[in-house]
Amino acid sequence: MRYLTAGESHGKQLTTIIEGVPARMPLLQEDINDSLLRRQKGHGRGKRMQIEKDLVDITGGVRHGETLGSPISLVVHNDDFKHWVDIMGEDPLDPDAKIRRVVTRPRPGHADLNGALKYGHRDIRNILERSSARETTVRVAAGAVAKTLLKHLGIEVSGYVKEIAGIRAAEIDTLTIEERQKISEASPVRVLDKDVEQPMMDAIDEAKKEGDSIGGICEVYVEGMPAGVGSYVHYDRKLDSRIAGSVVSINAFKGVEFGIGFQASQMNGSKVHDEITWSEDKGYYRKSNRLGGFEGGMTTGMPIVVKGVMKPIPTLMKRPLQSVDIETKEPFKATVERSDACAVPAASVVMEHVVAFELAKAITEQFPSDQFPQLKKAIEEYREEIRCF
Ligand SMILES: Cc1cc2nc3c(=O)[nH]c(=O)nc-3n(C[C@H](O)[C@H](O)[C@H](O)COP(=O)(O)O)c2cc1C
Ligand SMILES: C=C(O[C@@H]1CC(C(=O)O)=C[C@@H](OP(=O)(O)O)[C@H]1O)C(=O)O
Repeated sequence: MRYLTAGESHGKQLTTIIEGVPARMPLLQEDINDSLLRRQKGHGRGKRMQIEKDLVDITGGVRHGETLGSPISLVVHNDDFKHWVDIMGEDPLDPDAKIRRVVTRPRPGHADLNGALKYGHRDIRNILERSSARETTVRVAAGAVAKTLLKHLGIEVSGYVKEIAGIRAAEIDTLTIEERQKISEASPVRVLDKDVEQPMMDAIDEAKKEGDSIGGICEVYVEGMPAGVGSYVHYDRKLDSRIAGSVVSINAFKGVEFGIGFQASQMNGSKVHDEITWSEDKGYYRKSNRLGGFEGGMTTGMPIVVKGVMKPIPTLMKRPLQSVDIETKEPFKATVERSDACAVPAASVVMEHVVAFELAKAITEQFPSDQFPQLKKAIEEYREEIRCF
């Protein structure tokens, strides 16, 4: 499976084309819309999220609620486009609809300056429109298709918040995946620990009041992946590395950890590794899961636990960072009209979906996947085979 996306933040629409989804898999619009609406919610977002109501239009690859095996194309319209028609141009090929308000001031922390230098655009709008995290809308749509595939195979994925502005949620290892999904859904900051919910919201409100921004840590937890998915034989087939790459590809994400992650550097090997056990009903399993579900680039069959760190939003409402105008070379301090103060809760939904995509991709590479019923049967047989191995 693979996907591409197209579209600008304030353009007409965002599109994704997903290839490699098995034929004859049930897929409903609601499955995708639920994910899109979840991504829009969460304390700390700015005015743009009040304008948009993200709903998917399935424009190819699905008939009568089932995938065809052909590419699936998904479209999400930008409701904000109507306010930007003049600037974006109704028709991208119309020469009269050219740039009306040229952006010459690159914002620190964004793709603006590096993108302008690379592509030679003297109107930075040509960079910022595409580099905006608005694009994560259709990445979530693609991930929702992947999540549907995983769900039908008994694999569940849940994303939530672990930390905001240094306020850390307690480790709650005993929660089931259904509980994780339910609690994070009900929480305005998508955290599983009720005790830190209000302090997190207060920290976001405080940052917003100050015209500043804050970051945090998201976690994705996956149950039901059989052992041995991925491979150790080549760097680009290691599934943990693919997941790490997909997490850091989310706008503003700067690091990844599996299981105890960076803490492992301070611990002895005897306290880090997960010993192997076997039982008739479970097959091989571990009593601990400190390494977060991966050994040698492959799943261990234990839950996958991966964290991603998001830096604070770079556009600051009242504390503009200094930069240089590319036309005049004069320094300036940027002023802005709107921005999110904290998008960590929303980003946890994005992370859940990009991880789901990598898992579905690895599964469809490893097992026969032209037809969904075939894939399902192959996974069931493989689970039985490894249990008795
Ligand atoms: C869901 C989400 C919402 C975001 N909202 C904003 C925003 O409102 N303002 C902003 O300056 N950056 C926002 N960002 C972050 C920028 O898109 C990101 O920092 C920028 O594209 C540069 O990429 P980099 O930080 O990965 O280098 C958001 C990121 C995510 C994931
Ligand atoms: C639109 C979304 O996020 C946007 C991501 C973003 C950025 O610079 O990344 C900047 C803001 O957009 P705008 O400049 O239109 O206010 C966010 O609202 C979204 O998540 O759907």
